[in-house]
Amino acid sequence: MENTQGNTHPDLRGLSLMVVDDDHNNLRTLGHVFQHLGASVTGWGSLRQARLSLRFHGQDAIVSNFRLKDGTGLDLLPDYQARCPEGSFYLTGDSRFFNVDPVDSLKQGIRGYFKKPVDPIELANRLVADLASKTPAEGLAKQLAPYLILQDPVMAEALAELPSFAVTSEPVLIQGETGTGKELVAKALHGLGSHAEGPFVAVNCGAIPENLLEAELFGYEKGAFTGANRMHKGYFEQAHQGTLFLDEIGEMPPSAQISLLRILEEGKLQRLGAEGQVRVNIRVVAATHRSLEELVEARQFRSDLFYRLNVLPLFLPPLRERPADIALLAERFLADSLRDRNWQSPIPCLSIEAKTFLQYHGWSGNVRELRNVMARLAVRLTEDMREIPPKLLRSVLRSPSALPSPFASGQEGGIYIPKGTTLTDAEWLLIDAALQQSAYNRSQAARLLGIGERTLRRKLNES
Ligand SMILES: Nc1ncnc2c1ncn2[C@@H]1O[C@H](COP(=O)(O)OP(=O)(O)OP(=O)(O)O)[C@@H](O)[C@H]1O
Repeated sequence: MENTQGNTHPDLRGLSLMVVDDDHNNLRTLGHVFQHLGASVTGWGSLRQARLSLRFHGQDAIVSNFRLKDGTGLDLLPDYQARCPEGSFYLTGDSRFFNVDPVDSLKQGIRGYFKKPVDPIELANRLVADLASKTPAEGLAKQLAPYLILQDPVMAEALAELPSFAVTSEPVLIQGETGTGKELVAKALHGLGSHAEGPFVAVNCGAIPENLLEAELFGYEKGAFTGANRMHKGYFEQAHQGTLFLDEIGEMPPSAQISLLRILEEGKLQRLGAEGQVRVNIRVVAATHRSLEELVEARQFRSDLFYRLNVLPLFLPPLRERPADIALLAERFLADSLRDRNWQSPIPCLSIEAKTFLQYHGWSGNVRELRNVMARLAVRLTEDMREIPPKLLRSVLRSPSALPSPFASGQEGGIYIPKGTTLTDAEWLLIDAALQQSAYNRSQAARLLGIGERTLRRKLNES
């Protein structure tokens, strides 16, 4: 990364980092510098918050102050090692805590100590040196940049085989929750493959009425049925020499499943009402947000078709499992929305607190939900704003949808509690959400939680 003087700064792109310090100024300074150098940064002021956050997101590295108001940075190490055995852990603090044998510390899992005041660039250089081999995402991200944005190693791992899948003509089955980017991945497979010069035809199998689906997919001859006044080429023929993207394949009715299987096996199709068959050369990419295995078990999807489609599988992780992508996507979507609104000033950046807040949200609608949130945020910004405070984000996540969104009332602004969360931790998530929602006003937070302020104070002191 080069600055305006042509000096090279350490490049932290692709890395997810957690900074833990109860001194807000230190937290902000380190967070800002690391963010500026391209890392995805989460910042926490207490051991408790850091521990809780680790339950949701792994991190490539943690930089924690030794002394924390509710313990020491070292208390975080066992949780971190359990969550991220490959991660790197650094301590900052007063030199008197560092009277330790470096070999012993390394054995314990501490990669380094930094005496305060910490030089953020020195620390960043150290991170680059230690974590250099952890950014394989970069090459893939560059290759896929014309199609989609990616930085998080979890997403990079999920898509690692995409380029090699693209150059074959076997079917690809993409599975992932709604809004995770399945259609973009299908376009990338098309664009990087041997059918790139041909058409990309996308069909949502769940959106076409069942009685029309076969006519739409396979086409029909003139007079095949009442109203068939002329010959019509179906989506398969339209995609000839290109890619046919069958979205929501799990919704395909059984009769169409049989025809699809035949086409995949023979490379030929028969229009409705036709005598002969037409040869088609297409690359089929199918996608589903439902588990096809479960549909097969429930006998709603043919197992022979499942095996024929599932030759090259790709699983897209939900957004909440790839935290390093969240802030990057958010800033890109915000910039796009502001440009659409003819924004003249520099694009405001997200504060470290705002990024942390985004990482904490459940994102049940995945990237689509994030894009909608950023579009809503863009409408509320004023040209004099340079940095987006978390308060504004919170109000956007909570507000009724200004744009059409399937996640308007129920899910947005909610919190994500993964399976296996203990009751105590779930209570903490609720308390934390209430504190954030009330801008850390304890009496307001207590009211939101339906408890007395004294009870809330007691619970906070127990942390
Ligand atoms: N990695 C990404 N980079 C940039 N934009 C993305 C990314 N992933 C998703 N999007 C955007 O999010 C929205 C949803 O993506 P897409 O339609 O590909 O998801 P999907 O998984 O196919 O959703 P569904 O299951 O609802 O069909 C689109 O606007 C898409 O451009």
